[in-house]
Amino acid sequence: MNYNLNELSPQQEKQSTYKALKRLLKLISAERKNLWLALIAILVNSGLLLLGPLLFGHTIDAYIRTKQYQGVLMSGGILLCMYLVAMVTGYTQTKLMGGVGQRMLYTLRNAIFNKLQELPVSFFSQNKAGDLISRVNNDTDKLNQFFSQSLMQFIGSIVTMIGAGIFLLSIHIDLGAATLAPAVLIVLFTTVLSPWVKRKNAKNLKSVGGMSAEIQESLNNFKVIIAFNRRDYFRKRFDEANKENYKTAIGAGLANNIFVPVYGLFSSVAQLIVLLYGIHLISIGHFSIGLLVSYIAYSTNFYNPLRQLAALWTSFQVAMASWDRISQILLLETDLKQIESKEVPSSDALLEFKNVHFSYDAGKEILHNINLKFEKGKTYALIGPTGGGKTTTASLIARLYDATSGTVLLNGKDIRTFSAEERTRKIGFILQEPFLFTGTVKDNILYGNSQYKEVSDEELEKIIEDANLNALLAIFDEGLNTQVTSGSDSISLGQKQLIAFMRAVLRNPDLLILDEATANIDTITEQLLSTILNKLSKETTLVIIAHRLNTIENADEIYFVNEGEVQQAGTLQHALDMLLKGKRVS
Ligand SMILES: Nc1ncnc2c1ncn2[C@@H]1O[C@H](COP(=O)(O)OP(=O)(O)OP(=O)(O)O)[C@@H](O)[C@H]1O
Repeated sequence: MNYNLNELSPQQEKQSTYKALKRLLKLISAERKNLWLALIAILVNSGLLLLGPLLFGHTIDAYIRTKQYQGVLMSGGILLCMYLVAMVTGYTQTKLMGGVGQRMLYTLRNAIFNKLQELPVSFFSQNKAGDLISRVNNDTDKLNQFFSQSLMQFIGSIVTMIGAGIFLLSIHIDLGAATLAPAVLIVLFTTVLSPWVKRKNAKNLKSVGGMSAEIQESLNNFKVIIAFNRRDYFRKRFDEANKENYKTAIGAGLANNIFVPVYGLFSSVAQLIVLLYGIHLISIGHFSIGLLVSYIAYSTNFYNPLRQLAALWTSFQVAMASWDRISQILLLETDLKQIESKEVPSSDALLEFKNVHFSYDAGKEILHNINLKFEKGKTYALIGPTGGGKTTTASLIARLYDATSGTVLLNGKDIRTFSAEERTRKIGFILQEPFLFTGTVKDNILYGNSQYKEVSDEELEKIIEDANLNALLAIFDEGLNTQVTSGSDSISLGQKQLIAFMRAVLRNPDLLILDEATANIDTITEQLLSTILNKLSKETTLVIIAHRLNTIENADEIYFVNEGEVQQAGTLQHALDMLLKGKRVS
């Protein structure tokens, strides 16, 4: 399946827009009450601001022209109260929406992170971590900015405009129509330009992701960069990514800023129309001065929010482009779903491959028609030249990927019918490159182990002793409490492999895969590991992938994996012959 977020098919993209809006509404459904309150506050606020000019015009015509100064004072008092209430409602909506935005940011980041936890290995091999980080941090924040700072202003501006438009038309229909004519042109202009503006912003957000991916890659590989003196190379790559970001930011800025001056120009034209047409109407006695003052205020009430809308519209386009990038992740589904148990030819083996073919991401076929059986309690070795397909075979056993065709059976059932919990309880995997999390040795060896989650240090030490792992623990200066950090240099690669080994053995799986798990461990410790493995339950099946043949001396069966074929190698000597020839021998 294509999981590359930057190369989704048009169908995947299209599907996302429809579902994305539905999901956005679902995401904020818990905020319904706050959204309603904020909406009421903004409606009151806009309503009060709309009533102001009417009262103003009335004061001029009814009190100022007739010199009734008490009436002027009363109107002034009312206006002051109205502006005070408008200030309170304005503040209330800002406060409410600030909270909504922050909670949405929190929910959204959790939702993306949880989705990332569900996605299969292929997703992570097709996307760069830096770009994903940018989506979790930067894109969600852009959406938050729109929600907390712009959404209600956006609604408020529209409400004020509609109200002002109604007043303009009801006071004088012809003058109203002439005043509103430039707005129609603005709507047309906005409709035509918006998709282009959104595209420019999407490009810019993508380049932010690209730059973040570049930083992440060079930080992860800084040792290689220094060792090979490739600082210039990475400097150049970063410079290119930065330049791309600069160019797209200029492009997005240009697109985003186009609305403000154009809206401004149309607003000024409208004011001019009001003034000229209004003076003409006064001169022929169809309009009063007070009414013209109100009228100018209403046209300002119409066009000022429209000017604001220009900036808000930009913020909306950025938010929509961000939301597209976020929902691309949220809409992805794992292709490694648990399927309904269906009738399959049962197998007496613990694990069996039946006519299994496999290719990564619809590329070249890596495994061709593999048939093999792993019995309970036996030890199997997979050997073969580099790139022959050993890790791929092991990955299919652990269901890191699904077979392209054919079936992998676990306990006689299709492996896809097991839940992830059941499967990982039954199958342990020590990877070629063990990964440790920041914490103590104890945290790391209990990672994903629900059985011993609550045990005390003393109890755990006893469990470790019973599993014959205490000699391994003794290698760490502070035992269980030795601190490790992810990707750290504070412990050696071999020590990392030992932690991964203890982690896997303590889970007591039915089948344990060791993929070059002792490649960085000295011979003495390796013998110790071999003893520990021999003492494992007689029920445990071992699958050992190794380049060093001494580690597989005790294997019950040896498979030779090369060019996507898995063949029984028979004796160790025969396996050695196969390795030396590089191809299978008959
Ligand atoms: N994630 C991947 N995407 C695409 N191709 C892959 C991926 N992982 C491995 N391959 C390809 O699959 C083939 C088999 O690789 P695999 O890692 O299974 O070999 P291996 O026998 O375990 O090698 P080694 O002994 O070096 O670990 C290789 O040609 C490799 O390039």
